[in-house]
Amino acid sequence: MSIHIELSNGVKMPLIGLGTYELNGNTGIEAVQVALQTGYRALDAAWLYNNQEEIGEAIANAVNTGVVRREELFITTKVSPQFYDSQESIKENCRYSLSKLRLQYVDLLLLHAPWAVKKVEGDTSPTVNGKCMTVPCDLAQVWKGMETCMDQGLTKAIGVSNFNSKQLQLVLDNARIRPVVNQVECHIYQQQKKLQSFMAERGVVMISYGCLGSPGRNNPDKSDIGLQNMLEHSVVKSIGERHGKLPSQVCLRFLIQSGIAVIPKSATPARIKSNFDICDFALNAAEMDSISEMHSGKRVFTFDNVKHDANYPFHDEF
Ligand SMILES: NC(=O)C1=CN([C@@H]2O[C@H](COP(=O)(O)OP(=O)(O)OC[C@H]3O[C@@H](n4cnc5c(N)ncnc54)[C@H](OP(=O)(O)O)[C@@H]3O)[C@@H](O)[C@H]2O)C=CC1
Ligand SMILES: O=C1CO[C@H](CO)[C@@H](O)[C@@H]1O
Repeated sequence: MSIHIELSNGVKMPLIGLGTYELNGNTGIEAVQVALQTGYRALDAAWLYNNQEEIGEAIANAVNTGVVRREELFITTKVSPQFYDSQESIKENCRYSLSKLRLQYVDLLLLHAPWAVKKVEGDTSPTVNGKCMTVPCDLAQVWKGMETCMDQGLTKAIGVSNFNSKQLQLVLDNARIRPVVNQVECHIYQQQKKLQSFMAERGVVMISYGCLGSPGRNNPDKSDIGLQNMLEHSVVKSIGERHGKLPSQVCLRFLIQSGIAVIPKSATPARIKSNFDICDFALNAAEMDSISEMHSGKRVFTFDNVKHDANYPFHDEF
């Protein structure tokens, strides 16, 4: 069973999707196929992940073998900050992703981040002395490129990712077509409650990335108490035991029950399946409250190499 949340444009988006960062090669094709066979209908892709060809192959296999029809799918991709220099460049980047995904349109197109990066052929993250080579950008202007992608039928909806409240407001104030989502880091240690209510007041839905705390990511902060492995947390474990569910399922359930969409990534079939199997139980109010208290405000994704840029989003509180 797949459950949905309605976006401000009336489109229904599945609350559970598969994250695809690092799902490359055959592992990627197989993971996406397992997900689609399991019942996932949403996939989160990006130009940056350099694996859209694999995702396209897996989608085509699933559609051609009758596992799913294209219209049932909700495919997201993201325009990378290297393509913010013109409306034409944004459209081209979107068209490139569509060709790799073997699709006529995506269901959701996001600006991957609120900063722009210098275009350097063959280098997805150009860096000098540890700093990302960012360039100034006017987000209201960049947004026009996204609207053009809508006008041309390349996507059914547009949104943003890693935007703080001010950046989102700037886009909303200047938008002809409103952003329907903001995809941000969100999990039981970084619950984003202020940003979520700011967004809810404006009809923008939150998609959580790193919803399991991105175990395995090499972030020095992770040894910190505020980012300890949430799948080992005693409270999460005991709630899981009460429901006959895994800690990972409790963490995901907490988010979807808070109206936040999740996109856990896994290359492991059993995990792909268990991450989807979170619709047959509910956390009670006391359980929701005790997880709410685990918020530490720490981030796994701090994008330190962008801190020097005027558009770095995380200097502000939310
Ligand atoms: N907009 C943005 O800037 C960003 C977007 N994203 C998106 O969000 C997605 C998810 O983020 P990600 O960083 O991958 O973090 P996640 O929190 O989804 O964690 C993924 C990791 O958790 C492991 N895992 C998955 N399920 C389980 C489970 N049930 N039990 C134990 N371990 C599990 C996976 O291992 P294994 O694969 O070995 O099973 C993988 O190592 C990305 O794939 C991408 O699509 C991510 C970062 C930034
Ligand atoms: O989407 C993403 C996946 O993770 C990367 C970092 O590890 C991020 O840079 C990027 O935004």
